[in-house]
Amino acid sequence: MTAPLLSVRGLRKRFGGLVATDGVDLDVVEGEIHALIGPNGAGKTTLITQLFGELTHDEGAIRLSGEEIGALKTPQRVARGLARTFQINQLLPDFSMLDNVALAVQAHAGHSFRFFADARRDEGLRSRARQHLAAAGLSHRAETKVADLSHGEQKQLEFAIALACEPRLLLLDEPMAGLGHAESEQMVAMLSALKGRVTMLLVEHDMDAVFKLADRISVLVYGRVIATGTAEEIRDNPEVRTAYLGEGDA
Ligand SMILES: Nc1ncnc2c1ncn2[C@@H]1O[C@H](COP(=O)(O)OP(=O)(O)OP(=O)(O)O)[C@@H](O)[C@H]1O
Repeated sequence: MTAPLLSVRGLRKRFGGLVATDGVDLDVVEGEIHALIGPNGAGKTTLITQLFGELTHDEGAIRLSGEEIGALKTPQRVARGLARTFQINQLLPDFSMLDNVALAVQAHAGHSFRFFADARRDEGLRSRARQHLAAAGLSHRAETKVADLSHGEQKQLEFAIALACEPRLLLLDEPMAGLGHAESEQMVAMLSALKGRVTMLLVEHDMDAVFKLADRISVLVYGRVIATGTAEEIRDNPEVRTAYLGEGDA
C-alpha cells in the first residue's frame, strides 16, 4: 500500500475527566475523500482542530507525508500543505468574491508576489483567484459582493479561499451544515469535481452526501475509530450499525 499522506497514531485529548479523542488511529491516502462520521460528541471536531494545530494533543503522533507535524503551530502546518475551510465571518462582506480570494492568494503567496501588490488590482493574483473560484463553481458570481451571497455560495467561497492555500490535505468540518437540499447537491457536485485534485478529510452528518462522495469512511465513537472501509463495508458493519447508523441517521 502507498504510504498515507496523513497518518495519525494514538491521538488523545482530555478535557478534565472527559477523553474527547481516545487513541485515534487514522490514515488518509493521497487523492481520496476520506469521510469521518460518528454520533454527536464522538470527538470529530476535536480531532480536526488537533490536526490543524488549533488544539494541542496530550499524546500521539500526526505525520504528513511521513513528517511529524504534531509539535508545529498552525501556520507551519499550512505551509506544509494543510488547510481548513475558513469561518464565514472571516470573509470581507463589502468586497467581491474575487477580491476575497485574491487577498487569500496574496496572503499565501507571500514573497512570490510583489510585497505591496494590491490584491484588487494585481492581474497575477486575480488570475489565480479566478482559477480557484472556477474550481469552486463560482466563476459566474466572481464580482458579487460577499454580503449579497446566499449561505450556500458563502460556503463555496470558503472552499475557494481554502484552495488559495494550495493544500495537499483539506480538512472539512460539516460543509453541508445549514444548507438546503439544492445547496447541498451543489456542494456535493463541487466536491466531486475536486476529487483527486485535493485530498480531503470530510466530517459530515449528511449520510447521503458521505455515501456519494467518500472513497473511504472512518467511524469515530467515543473518541475511537471503530471501523474504516468503503461505503459498502461501513454500511454492512454490524458494530457500526449498532453504534451509529442504527440510530436512524442512515
Ligand atoms: N473545549 C472543550 N472543553 C471541554 N469539553 C469539550 C471541548 N470541546 C469539546 N468538548 C467535549 O468533547 C467531546 C467531543 O466533542 P466534539 O465537538 O469533538 O464532538 P463531535 O463529534 O464533533 O460532535 P458533533 O457531531 O456534535 O459536532 C464532547 O463531549 C464535547 O462536549
